[in-house]
Amino acid sequence: MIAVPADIRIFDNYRWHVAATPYVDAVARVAGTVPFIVPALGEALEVEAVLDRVDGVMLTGSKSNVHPAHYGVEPTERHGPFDEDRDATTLPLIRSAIDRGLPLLAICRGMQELNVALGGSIATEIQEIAGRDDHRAPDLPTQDERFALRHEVRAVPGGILAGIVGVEPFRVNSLHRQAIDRLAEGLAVEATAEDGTIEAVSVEGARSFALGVQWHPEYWAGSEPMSQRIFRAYGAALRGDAPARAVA
Ligand SMILES: N[C@@H](CCC(=O)NCCCC(=O)O)C(=O)O
Repeated sequence: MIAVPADIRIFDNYRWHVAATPYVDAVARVAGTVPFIVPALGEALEVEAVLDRVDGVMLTGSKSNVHPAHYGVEPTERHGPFDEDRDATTLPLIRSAIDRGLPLLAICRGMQELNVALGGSIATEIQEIAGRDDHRAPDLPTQDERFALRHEVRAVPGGILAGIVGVEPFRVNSLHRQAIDRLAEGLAVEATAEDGTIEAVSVEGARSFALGVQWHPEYWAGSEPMSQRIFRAYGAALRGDAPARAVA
């Protein structure tokens, strides 16, 4: 069973604790484990009680952003939208999961949370930074179009990710306005985009699988080989299996 921290969303005059279907499906159908959606209760959540009962953690993506106060920056319009309940839940959960050596897969916002939880910072509106490409979701009508593979990333030779997907460049989807700015101590870069954007990180010296990716392998995890490899490697770590190595 793995903990999947929820987002807070508001509709029908309620605040809901939610996780999107692609993440839940990829965990259940490809990683072969049981997703357990953890409510974004923040300080009211007994993080240790949750982690005592799960075998790993997966952090989903979200349109919301980590509040910049968590990395010492004054918030502006360009940093929102926020989900402070989610921040208050995931940041302590990440630190404790790493201390416990629980397998951790952090996707998009999840990778940014991993970086902030360990003391790093985030750059916002990266498409406005000289030399950076536009990594935002395309303004297209369907999810398949929005999550289409759009640019190449290359895994760092000898790294954890390279052991899963190999060292040849491969295409990923891209739906983010923010990215890692100051890399947290204790994180290693595992992949970059052609414009230098950090696209994957790992926790140095982690006792198990501890990988963050800026793209969305969950969305095509049922069909796209690199996405499948990531979720299968995560599932293997959750079961304590020997990690599958990338072919070539
Ligand atoms: N909000 C952050 C993280 C981006 C992210 O997690 N995107 C998830 C999918 C969003 C969508 O469906 O558009 C950022 O913008 O960097």
